[in-house]
Amino acid sequence: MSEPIETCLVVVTRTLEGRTHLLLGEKLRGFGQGRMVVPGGKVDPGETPRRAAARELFEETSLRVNEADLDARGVVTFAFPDGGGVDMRVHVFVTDAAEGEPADSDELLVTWAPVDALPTSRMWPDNVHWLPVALARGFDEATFTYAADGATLASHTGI
Ligand SMILES: Nc1[nH]c(=O)nc2c1ncn2[C@H]1C[C@H](O)[C@@H](COP(=O)(O)OP(=O)(O)OP(=O)(O)O)O1
Repeated sequence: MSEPIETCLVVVTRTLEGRTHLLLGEKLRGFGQGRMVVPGGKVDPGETPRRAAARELFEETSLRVNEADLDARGVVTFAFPDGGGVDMRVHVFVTDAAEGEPADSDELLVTWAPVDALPTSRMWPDNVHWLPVALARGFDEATFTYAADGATLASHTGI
């Protein structure tokens, strides 16, 4: 596999009406367009994953977060050995300290989803595996390998 692209994802939690919610967004363009995704994106050259996470969260949702309030919960590799996507190495952060109200951007249509009723059929199939672990305690390194269609999860290790 060629060097994976360094990316980050930010899982923002907030209690709304007594229930824990996650911030998701319908992806409007790029890889995974049409899916409900966790905000995030590519780490720029010279940028730390943590810095990228705070920047991407703001760019995509208008929420602000101090870098120190981002909890690093693990690194996930998404691999597409038979095509259908570009391999990514994703730094996963969780925070309950994002400030402001989320707003739509040209990348995402944002929505709060109850953690116990996530729209899993519209999310990446790997999310049901790593999201609960990231929220509960974190993990070290995990890998999710996709089939040639770029959408069917073929196997996973590390979680
Ligand atoms: N299997 C998967 N599960 C998941 O939860 N997120 C995935 C994923 N595969 C890719 N991603 C995420 C990681 C990253 O946030 C995003 C990459 O999409 P893009 O290539 O459109 O990059 P960006 O949205 O960062 O675009 P730029 O604005 O050019 O950086 O998709």
